[in-house]
Amino acid sequence: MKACSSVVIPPLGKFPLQCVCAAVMASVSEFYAGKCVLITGATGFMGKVLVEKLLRSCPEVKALYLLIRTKQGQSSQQRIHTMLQSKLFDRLREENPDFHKRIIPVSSELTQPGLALSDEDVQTLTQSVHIIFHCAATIRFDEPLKHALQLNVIATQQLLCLAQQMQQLHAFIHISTAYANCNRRHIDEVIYPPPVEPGKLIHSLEWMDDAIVHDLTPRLIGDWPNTYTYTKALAECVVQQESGKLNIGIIRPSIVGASWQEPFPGWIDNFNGPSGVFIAAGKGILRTMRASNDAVADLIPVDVVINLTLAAGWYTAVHRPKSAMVYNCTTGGINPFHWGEIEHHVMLTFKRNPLEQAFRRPNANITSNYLIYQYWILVSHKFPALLYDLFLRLSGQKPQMMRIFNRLHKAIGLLEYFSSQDWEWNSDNMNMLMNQLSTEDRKVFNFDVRQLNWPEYIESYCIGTKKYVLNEDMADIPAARQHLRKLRNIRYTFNTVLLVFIWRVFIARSQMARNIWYFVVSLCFKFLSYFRASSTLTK
Ligand SMILES: CCCCCCCCCCCCCCCCCCCC(=O)SCCNC(=O)CCNC(=O)[C@H](O)C(C)(C)COP(=O)(O)OP(=O)(O)OC[C@H]1O[C@@H](n2cnc3c(N)ncnc32)[C@H](O)[C@@H]1OP(=O)(O)O
Ligand SMILES: NC(=O)C1=CN([C@@H]2O[C@H](COP(=O)(O)OP(=O)(O)OC[C@H]3O[C@@H](n4cnc5c(N)ncnc54)[C@H](OP(=O)(O)O)[C@@H]3O)[C@@H](O)[C@H]2O)C=CC1
Repeated sequence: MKACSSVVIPPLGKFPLQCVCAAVMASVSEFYAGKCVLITGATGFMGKVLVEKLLRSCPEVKALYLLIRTKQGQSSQQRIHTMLQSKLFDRLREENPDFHKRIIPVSSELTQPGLALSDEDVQTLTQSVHIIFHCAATIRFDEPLKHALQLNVIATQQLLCLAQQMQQLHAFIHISTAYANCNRRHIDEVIYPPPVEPGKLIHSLEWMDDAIVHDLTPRLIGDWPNTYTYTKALAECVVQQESGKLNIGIIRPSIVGASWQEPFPGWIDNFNGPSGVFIAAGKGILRTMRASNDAVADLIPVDVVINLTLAAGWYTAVHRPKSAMVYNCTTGGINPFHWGEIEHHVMLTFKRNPLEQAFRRPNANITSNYLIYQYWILVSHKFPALLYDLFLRLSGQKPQMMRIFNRLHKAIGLLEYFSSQDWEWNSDNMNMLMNQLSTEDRKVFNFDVRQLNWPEYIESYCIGTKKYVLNEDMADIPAARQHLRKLRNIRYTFNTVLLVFIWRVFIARSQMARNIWYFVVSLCFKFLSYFRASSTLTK
């Protein structure tokens, strides 16, 4: 395989047969040896895990070109430097302290013409890149359509254009989402016809101002719940249209969660998808959410997605399928787990391992009933928020709880589409790929979700949010438990005071309530005097 990458490789589709055979024999990590890999979205959640795994499990990889934009005054070099300091890279740093030498940051703003690459960078990339992993995207559900289109579709188109010029390219792997076709109930591993011809939409939106696009968005996206899934569907179509002679693989992960095993269990670094929900529930802020207990929670650990992605890179380059191969990377059809079960295990974990400075004791329930949901929103979210804000006002502080709840309601409102329904994904290509791997590769690049123990995974996911998202120390758990006990006592006191108050108001206004009250009190007295008399007699 090394010989393959050291010779000048002819244009795509024209590999000498012996080279392909050598590649067929190679293991996944051998395949990546000597290869130059281009990655977009490397600073994102999945991109980071991809960079880490590639460098750790394929130590002979030649170079990783990471397309990174400048952000908040930091250059791409500075951003990479900061990223590599993070805990995610601890294991790699220990195993191979020089790993950073293989990383080459390339300044690139994907929404700009030509991806804002310098001529020099274009030349380097077109001459040296062997494999592309395109992870960058906007994953916000509320992204204005024009921006989502710009990044998720037009940037993909531009990257494909660049890929066409690459002289040594073996594979182009595009990261899509299992929900790109969420307007369907059963989703096969095929690229479905787009809701609209992407080129036409791009041209139409070009002349419209943002206000018109905003007004038209619901009509345009139709059955899709948001601009994210809609533009990801269009991106798949663009990948197919622009693939030319490229060898293409499309990975469609479902809801990507914390790592299962690698580089260590429970690694997660953001509030997206379920993570924010788990944290809000653990902090005692979120008490209810619209979700179906019996719907399959199609979570997939990030390390599983990345292992499959790397294996797909190998397979695509080696077998060069004639048309783009789609891999639905999901768990529901193989090892299903439901939102009701997730709720149970999340609550159990946060009761045993509480988060610090919780607002209330964690106690959240999911419901699919709209009226019950609205009732709990009022009683368990809005009412305590109002009370707390009143307390803040009275103590001279700025009220903030209602604002937090409004944001939370917006976020869970955007998620409920996904937590209230079931989808069925065919995952034959995932199984096929697993069968293509050697026994050793199946261990190193494990994506066999049949082995996933859900209760253990959810526990380590929740603990991961505590350790890596909130940066809380596990040693401080006793103090967090003490805080929960304090909250419980506050609640008991509050409930007692409230009950007495309500009762006082009630008996002040109703004769019947007063009669009941006197009857109960006299009954208590009678019982007490009987008890006293009988105890004196026995003496
Ligand atoms: C009841 C308990 C038991 C639980 C059982 C039931 C759980 C049900 C969970 C259902 C989850 C379903 C998830 C389905 C998702 C499937 C979609 C397909 C998968 C994909 O392909 S892509 C990944 C999905 N994408 C997302 O998840 C992005 C969604 N997020 C957004 O669109 C926006 O963030 C949102 C929600 C519109 C909010 O926007 P905004 O108000 O502008 O806030 P910011 O995002 O800018 O964040 C500002 C700031 O706040 C932090 N933040 C964000 N969310 C939270 C949170 N929940 N709690 C606390 N803090 C949060 C964020 O990190 C920012 O901080 P900075 O420091 O960076 O400013
Ligand atoms: N997370 C999930 O649950 C799922 C994700 N996916 C897909 O996986 C891929 C990665 O998702 P994830 O890692 O979660 O997303 P993140 O939001 O964590 O990362 C997005 C990445 O894209 C980069 N990016 C965004 N805009 C630009 C730009 N204009 N120019 C250059 N780079 C840019 C970001 O860079 P920067 O740091 O500069 O912002 C970041 O590196 C996406 O394609 C997504 O659709 C699919 C299914 C589920």
